[in-house]
Amino acid sequence: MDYTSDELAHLLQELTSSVRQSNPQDLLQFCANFFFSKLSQDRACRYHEQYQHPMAMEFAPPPPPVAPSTPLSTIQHMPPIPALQDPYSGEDDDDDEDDSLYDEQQDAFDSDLPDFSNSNNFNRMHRRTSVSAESMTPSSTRDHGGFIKTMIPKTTEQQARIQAAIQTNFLFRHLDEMQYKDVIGAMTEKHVEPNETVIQQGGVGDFFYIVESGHLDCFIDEQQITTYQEGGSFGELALMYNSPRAATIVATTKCVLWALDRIMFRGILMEHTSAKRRMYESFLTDVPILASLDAYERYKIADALESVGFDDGQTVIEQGAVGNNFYLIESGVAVFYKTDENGVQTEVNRLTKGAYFGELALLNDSPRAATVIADGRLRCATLGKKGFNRLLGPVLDILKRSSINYVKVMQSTVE
Ligand SMILES: Nc1ncnc2c1ncn2[C@@H]1O[C@@H]2COP(=O)(O)O[C@H]2[C@H]1O
Repeated sequence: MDYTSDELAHLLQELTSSVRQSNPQDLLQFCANFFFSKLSQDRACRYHEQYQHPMAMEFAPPPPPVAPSTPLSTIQHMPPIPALQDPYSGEDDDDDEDDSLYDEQQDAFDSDLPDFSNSNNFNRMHRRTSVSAESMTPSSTRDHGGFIKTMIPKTTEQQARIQAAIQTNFLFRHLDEMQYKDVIGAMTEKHVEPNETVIQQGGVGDFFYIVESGHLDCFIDEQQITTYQEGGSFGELALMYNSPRAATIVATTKCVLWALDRIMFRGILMEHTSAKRRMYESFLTDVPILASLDAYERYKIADALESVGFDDGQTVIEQGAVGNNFYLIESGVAVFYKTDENGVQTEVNRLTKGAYFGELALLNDSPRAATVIADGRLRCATLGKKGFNRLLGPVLDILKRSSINYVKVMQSTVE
C-alpha cells in the first residue's frame, strides 16, 4: 500500500466536508465525482513528478484488461448518450450544482471505473521540452458548474503544437475561446514508440487522443479497421458511453500524441459531439450512398458535417465556379440547371431528401458542372473537400461510378 492512514483520513475528511457543503441529492454519484476529480489531479501530479525525474520513466506495460469487447454491433445499438450540462453556462449557485449532479446521475460511472491502482499508466506520459519544473506545476480549478478542470501549464511552443494538431479536427471546431483554452491547458503530451499499444480493445477508457505526428493502426478483433495520422483523433467512445474500449490502437511509427482526460473530454467535448452524432444518426442511415458504411464511419461523417439553409430561389452552387463542398439534402428540393454555350439555361434534374450533389467538382477537380437553386426552403448537410476525401473514401468508387452515369443523364437531357 502506498498511502498512509493519515492520508486516507484526510481524504475522507475532505469528502465529508464537501458533502456537507454541497448537500447533494445523490450521495453516491457525488462521491464518484469527487474521487474522479481527485484521480484526475493525481494523474497530473504523477505525470509532473515523472517529468522531474526522467530516470523514473521505466515501467512495465499494464496487463491486458479482462473485459468484454465492444463489437461494432454494440455501437449500432448504443443507448442514448446522456447529455451533460454545459459546464460553462449558468451562474455559480447551488441550483447549478444540483442540475449538474442530476445530469451526471444518468452516467453509469460504476460500470466503467478504470483501475487506477496501477500507476504505470501515468508513466507512459513523456515530456519532451525542458522547461523549468516550477512552471510545469499542474493545478486544477473549479468552474461555475462544479466541474473541476485539469490545468497542466505549457510552453508557448507546446501550445502552438497542440493548436496545429487540433486545427483540422472536426471535434474542436465549435469550441468557444474559453473552452479552447481549457482544452489546450488540460492536454498531456505523450510520446509513443513503434509497435506500442496506446489503447487495448476491452480496456477501460481514461484518455481521448489527438495525433500530432506519426501513424497508428486501429484493429477490432485483430482485423485492421482504419489508420490515424496527424490531426486524427481516437478514444472517444469509451469515454462517451462508459463502455470498454471498442478497438485496439497501435503505433506503427514514433508518435507524438496529446491526451485529454476523461473528465475534461466529457465536460467540454462530449456534449457537442454526441448531440451532432445523434442529430445525423438516422438521417445518414437513410442516405443510400452511405448504406455500405458502418455505424462508426457514419459517426465520423456526422462529426464533420455542417448544416446550412437556403431560401427559396437562392443559389447553392454556380455552374463554372470552383467547388469546395459536398452536399447531402436534409430537407427541401434542389433544382439543377445547365447553361449551354448560347447562354440558354435548362432544368436538368431535381433532388430531394437523402440525395447528394456537388461531388463532381471534388472528384474531378473540375469547375461546377451545373447551377443548383433551392426550390422552397432547402436544408443541406455539407462536407468540405478534405472531409469528403478522408471520410467518404470507402464510397468514392461508388460516387465515381454513379457520377459517370449521372453526367450521361445530364448530357442527354441537355441535348
Ligand atoms: N469501427 C470502429 N468501431 C469502434 N471504434 C472505432 C472504430 N474505428 C475507430 N475506432 C476508434 O477506436 C477507439 C478505441 O477506443 P474507444 O472505444 O474509446 O474509441 C474508439 C474509436 O475512437
